[in-house]
Amino acid sequence: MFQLESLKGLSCASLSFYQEKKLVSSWYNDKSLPQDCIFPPDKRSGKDHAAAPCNSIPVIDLGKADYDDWNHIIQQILDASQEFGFFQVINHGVSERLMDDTMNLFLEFFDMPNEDKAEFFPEDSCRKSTLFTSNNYYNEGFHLWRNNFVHSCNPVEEWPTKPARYGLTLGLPKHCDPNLITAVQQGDIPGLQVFKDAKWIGVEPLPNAFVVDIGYQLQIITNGKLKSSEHRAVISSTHARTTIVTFLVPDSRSIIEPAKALTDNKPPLYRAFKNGEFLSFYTQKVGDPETVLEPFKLKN
Ligand SMILES: O=C(O)CCC(=O)C(=O)O
Ligand SMILES: [Fe+2]
Repeated sequence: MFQLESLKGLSCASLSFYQEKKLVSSWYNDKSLPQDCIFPPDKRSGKDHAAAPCNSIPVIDLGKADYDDWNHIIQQILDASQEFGFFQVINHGVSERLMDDTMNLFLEFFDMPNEDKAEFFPEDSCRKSTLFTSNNYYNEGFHLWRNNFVHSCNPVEEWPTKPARYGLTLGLPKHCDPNLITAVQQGDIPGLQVFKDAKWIGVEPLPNAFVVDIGYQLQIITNGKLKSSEHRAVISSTHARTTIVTFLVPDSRSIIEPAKALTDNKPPLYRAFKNGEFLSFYTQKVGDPETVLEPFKLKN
């Protein structure tokens, strides 16, 4: 696990403390929480913070595809994507060793001294790999309890252990992903929760599984047939959590619209737009699921 030393000054707002004020705050030692990391009461995780990881999110065994009917696997994926917007895959062909090596590499990265990590702060360079707390740091009002290292195509997220003021902050608030599909290697610390039937469901960490979720763009392309589900990341007060999250994102000039072949002659629910337009609106709205699709919906 992470040493406290490596977390000092680099969690949540402290990334900007570190950049702007060049100080390592003592808040971590005090077990207190910086004021700007405290979520407004209606955005906190509330009583469901510790929603027990459960097995209701479908687990699809891709290894069975060798001898089973592919159509059956495809149907399982479609059913899960329609009902939950989420599923886990096991026996997917990525070796356990590669998954472990990748996770260990990123654990080592987060464990490096702050001075070494500082070269990845976005303002300092035009590197492809950057380390930050959130995309919209200066407009979001309250900050996330996480560090996010985006490495060309693979972001890695670190959710440091939380100070004693339990329940006042989150790693990531309720959102849907602004891309096609996301694959998460969640490690063994629970924290990912999906909102279904007005309840939070914890996604059980399974060894060597990928959690897959449907992003807004696939929801739009399938004209709402597949569902992008709201989810969030809660933090443990005892364990740091590191996840490897791979987003499949079209180029910002790509046109996103309901595919005619998939609309079943129903009127399209969304207009055509450039992906870049959507991504900037998403960032401006800090991913707020209540409003982020509004300008892209067609009023039929
Ligand atoms: O790390 C996780 O468990 C989920 C992260 C997530 O939802 C995201 O980065 O969009
Ligand atoms: Fe997400």
